[in-house]
Amino acid sequence: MATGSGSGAGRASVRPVDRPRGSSTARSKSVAPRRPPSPARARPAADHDATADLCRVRVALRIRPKNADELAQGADFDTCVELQPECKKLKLKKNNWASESYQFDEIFGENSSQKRIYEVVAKPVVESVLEGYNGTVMAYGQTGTGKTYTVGQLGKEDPSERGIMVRALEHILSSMSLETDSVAVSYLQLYLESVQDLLAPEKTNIPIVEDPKTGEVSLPGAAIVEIKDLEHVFQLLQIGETNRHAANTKMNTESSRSHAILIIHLQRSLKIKEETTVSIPSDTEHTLPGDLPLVLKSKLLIVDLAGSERIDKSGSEGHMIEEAKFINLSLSSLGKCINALAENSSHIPTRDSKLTRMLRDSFGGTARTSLVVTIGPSARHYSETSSTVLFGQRAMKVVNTIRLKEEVDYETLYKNVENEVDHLTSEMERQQKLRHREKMQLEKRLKESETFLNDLRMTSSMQIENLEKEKHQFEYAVKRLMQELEEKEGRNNVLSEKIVHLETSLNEKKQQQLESFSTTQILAETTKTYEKKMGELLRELEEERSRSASMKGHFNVLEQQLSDARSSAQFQENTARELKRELSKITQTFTSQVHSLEEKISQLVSEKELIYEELKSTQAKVQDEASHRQSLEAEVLRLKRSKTDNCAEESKTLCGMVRSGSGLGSEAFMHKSGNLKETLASQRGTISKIFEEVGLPNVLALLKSEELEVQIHAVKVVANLAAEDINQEKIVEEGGLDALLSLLETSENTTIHRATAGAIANLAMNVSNQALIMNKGGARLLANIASKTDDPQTMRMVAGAIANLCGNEKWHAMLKQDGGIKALLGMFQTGHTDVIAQIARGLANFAKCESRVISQGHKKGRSLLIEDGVLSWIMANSTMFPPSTRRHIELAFCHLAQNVENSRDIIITGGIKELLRISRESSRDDARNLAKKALNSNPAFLKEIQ
Ligand SMILES: Nc1ncnc2c1ncn2[C@@H]1O[C@H](COP(=O)(O)OP(=O)(O)OP(=O)(O)O)[C@@H](O)[C@H]1O
Repeated sequence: MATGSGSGAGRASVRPVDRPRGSSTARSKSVAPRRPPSPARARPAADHDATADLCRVRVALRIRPKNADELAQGADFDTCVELQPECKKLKLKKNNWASESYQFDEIFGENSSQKRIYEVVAKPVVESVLEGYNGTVMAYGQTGTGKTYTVGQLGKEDPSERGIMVRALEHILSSMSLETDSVAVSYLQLYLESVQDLLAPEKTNIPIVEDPKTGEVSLPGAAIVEIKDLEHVFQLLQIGETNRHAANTKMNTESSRSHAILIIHLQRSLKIKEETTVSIPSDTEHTLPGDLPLVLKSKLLIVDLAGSERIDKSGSEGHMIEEAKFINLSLSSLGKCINALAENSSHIPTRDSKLTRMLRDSFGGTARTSLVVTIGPSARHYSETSSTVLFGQRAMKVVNTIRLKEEVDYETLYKNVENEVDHLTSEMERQQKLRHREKMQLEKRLKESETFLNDLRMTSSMQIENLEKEKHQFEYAVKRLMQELEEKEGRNNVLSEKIVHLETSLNEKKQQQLESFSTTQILAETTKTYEKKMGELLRELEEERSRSASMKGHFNVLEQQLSDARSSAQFQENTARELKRELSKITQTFTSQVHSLEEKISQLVSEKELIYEELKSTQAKVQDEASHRQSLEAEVLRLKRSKTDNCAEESKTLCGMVRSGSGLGSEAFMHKSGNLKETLASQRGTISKIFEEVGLPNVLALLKSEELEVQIHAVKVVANLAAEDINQEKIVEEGGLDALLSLLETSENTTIHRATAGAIANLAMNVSNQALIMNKGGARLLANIASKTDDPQTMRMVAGAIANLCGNEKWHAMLKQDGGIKALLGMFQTGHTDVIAQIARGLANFAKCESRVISQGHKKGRSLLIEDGVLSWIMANSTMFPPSTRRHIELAFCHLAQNVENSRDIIITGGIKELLRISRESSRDDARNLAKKALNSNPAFLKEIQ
């Protein structure tokens, strides 16, 4: 119920339908609803009455059929109403001579069906609500005249009985899609000026809230239940009905003592196609592109007012009087508001009651309102009937300004915008990545261009510089040629002068000839001479001229070349390339010279180191010899004292032998020093003599002596004897080898180990002895000693012995099997140079022999050394070898590389690199050649190098 200036009937036909003002979410008229407009809206604008109908409160009158009491009165029943439905008029008879006619929008007789009531009274409002307008359908009338019947009849069993509430909801449910739209209801009653929730009866005194801007009324405390289907509608209305407070009155046992208000909330989705300007809650207008989700929000109030009756007539008493007072108060308040609106009053007293506050929008507001006034036929209630009719008449004068209420569906909009933002963000990130990649590429290209430009600049400046130089050279040459030319020309001039002078002289002579005949002859000769000279000079002149011409030609050629050189970048480039090639050749030559010098230097250095090593070794041996001699002397002295006569005799001999053979050692097989060799040769000579005198069997017998000292000295003597080929045979024949091997196996003494191993090493130099040593398990015994001892000298002897055995391919397999190779490699741990030298020698021997038999086709397969890990050992330690040892290792490795069956292992262990190094850097020609041979002939190596 609008509070501002009211609307009179006179204005009803001209009052325009306003657009919404100040609505936070309202939108422009360009909104196109999805549904076609209803027939009412489609009426032509020129039809003013029709337009007015759209806005004016429509009022219909319904008369209730006679009830049981009235029917019971029969002929006595007196009516005060006469209907003229065809002209929509009601004649209200005060008495037999006074009556008044009232025009209504529709008149319904007692036989009017519920369906027709709905279609005429409520349906237009419901359709309007479906289009987004608010609407009100209300029943007003005296108690018992059929308000509840008209509005709230459920008619669950008999559909024809259904009232406006059920039919409206039925209509709404069939007109909208619950997938996109929603319908919800609140069901309230106003009882004793308190708003109560009929769906949640515990909620009472629900406040009525009015939007100060729009004037819209809401009850936020009320339950709003979303409707699913018609069954649900029945359930809810039934609940509401049960909860509705009803009190019996005398007049009507089922009289409603409260105003019932059903609020149907509708929300319908709309889409607009064009760009739309909307106002968002901040009151700022925004232009949103594309389809904007909109919702139509509307509500329909269906009001079943409590009966209007006079207290005295209703017979109310006590509490019921209170009820009646409140009912009358609210209804009279409604009447006052409607009066005020009808009379266009400046003040509409909507605040006088809660009913008028709740219906504020229904009368004089923005809702489309339809009122049905109900009357009874009885003349007894003339006064109430008249009052009801007048109420309806006044209500007909009230004009509402209906408003379409559309809102932006912020929930959907938010989701859409969020999706759009997501999409745009990912697109932006994609674009940024793309830009970044492009930028990187551009920067790279820019860098390349700059580098290219710089190179070009440098090349150009160099070319210009060269050109300048050449130009200067050409200019200088030209200058010189010009100078020469000038000089020649100068000389030509001199010659010309001379010719002139000679001609003059000739003429003079001719004159003189005339004068002196006697001199004619002379002159003739002189002339001839001069002519000859002149001819020569002329020739010379010609030659000079032609040279000068050729110089000029040459000059021209040079000038041409200069200009060609200036103009032809290609020429310069070619020249530059030529020069570069020349330079590269020179550099290569120089590099190879340097390389060869370096090689020579390295060779010299390694030779120097070799000599140094040998010197050191010799010095050590000399020292050893000295100490051996001392110990032998001590032994002899001791033997003298302790041995039997026979033994004493032998000891004497030995003592003499030792004395005369001072410096005996066990390493004769490896001496190289000249002096030492001489010493040893003299010692051996002495020993041979002693042999003859003492006899080898006696010496060998001492090897089995129980006395350790004796054993030690005896084994040392045998070791020295074994250094001589001639003795070796005898030693073996006399069982010396067996004795030595037995000592090796049984003795725990380090000195004995060392001397015995030395003796075996000496014996192992002989091929036939090698067979004996191997067959008697010598390799296994040597390997055993190697694993037990940590004495470098013992290891040196053992390694030397094994190295000698490595030199015979026949025993390779057994040597490996008996652990000889493993023992050899194991002794590397000692780190002692002499031991490592023996290991390297042994490996070189082994590999060399193996390579030879393989190349001869006597053997096939992978090297036995590889199985024991020699390749890995070489690769791991190659840089640690001293030069003298390295050459042996290089040879061993190169021999292994000759066998194609070893290729794979060599490649896997990184041997190609080592081969390349040896082929370039080795100090030995044979190693270098072997390395090159392997690299060039083995396809697997060639492939690896590529
Ligand atoms: N048009 C009609 N046809 C048949 N019966 C009717 C009609 N109108 C009313 N009645 C009956 O009249 C009685 C009173 O009706 P109803 O209760 O609807 O009146 P009311 O105006 O709502 O009364 P109250 O104001 O006291 O609630 C009910 O029994 C109802 O069925």
